[in-house]
Amino acid sequence: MIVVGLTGGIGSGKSTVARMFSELGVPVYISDIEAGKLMRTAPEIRTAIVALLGEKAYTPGGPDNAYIAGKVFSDRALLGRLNGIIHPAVAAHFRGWYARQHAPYVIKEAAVLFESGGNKECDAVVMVTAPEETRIKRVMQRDTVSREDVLRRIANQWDEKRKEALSDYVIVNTDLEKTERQVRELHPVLSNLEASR
Ligand SMILES: CC(C)(COP(=O)(O)OP(=O)(O)OC[C@H]1O[C@@H](n2cnc3c(N)ncnc32)[C@H](O)[C@@H]1O)[C@@H](O)C(=O)NCCC(=O)NCCS
Ligand SMILES: Nc1ncnc2c1ncn2[C@@H]1O[C@H](COP(=O)(O)OP(=O)(O)OP(=O)(O)O)[C@@H](O)[C@H]1O
Repeated sequence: MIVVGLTGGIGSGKSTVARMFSELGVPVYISDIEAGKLMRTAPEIRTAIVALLGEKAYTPGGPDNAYIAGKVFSDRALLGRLNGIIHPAVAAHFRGWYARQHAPYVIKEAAVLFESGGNKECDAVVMVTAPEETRIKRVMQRDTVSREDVLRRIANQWDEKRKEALSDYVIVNTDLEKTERQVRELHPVLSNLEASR
């Protein structure tokens, strides 16, 4: 079964595009949701994060994402160490999920697919793009965060052009109808990848 990575910088519309594939019946794995679940439920992850970032990283209800984000997105080394705790756990969890799917292809959505090396476990990569200013405005509106907060995350992600060059397919997500059309066109291509290999 083919694994298609779905990536794109913050605010590009990965989740929006992932939903469109899901509506076509494609099994979709959303890495940041699963990462969040593992952070909440896996005791060894909690222990490692508390050792890295201190007791404040967790509240009684689970990880304090705002606190963690405040620490790691302004300290590249710290973010690298947090990634080192979370990304291998997500990769292992993905493999278990994958083994239970039955479809011509599955989608693995991950914001930092290339940055984490997750692309190496994909047969093809779809990249979602939108102009940087559009992405910044979308996230500021969606999360009511400052421009600086968004820029700090962008600074910790690879440049769009570098990711585009390494991707097999690019979906430009500015107009939702056009995005939907690109998804509908790509779906049969991805469904037939196995046969065409
Ligand atoms: C720092 C955390 C707690 C912030 O949580 P928050 O709810 O604010 O953000 P969320 O997880 O929904 O991510 C939103 C966006 O931030 C950006 N982002 C998240 N993690 C990273 C990262 N490691 N590097 C660069 N950008 C990132 C992405 O564009 C992502 O789509 C969380 O993002 C996290 O634990 N990140 C590290 C693990 C990771 O890489 N997760 C993402 C995929 S596995
Ligand atoms: N083509 C579009 N036109 C208008 N709004 C859009 C479009 N695509 C996405 N959005 C909106 O922009 C915001 C960001 O989109 P989405 O959450 O899909 O991006 P993402 O790449 O998954 O973001 P993140 O990296 O932060 O997880 C959402 O509020 C979404 O509804």
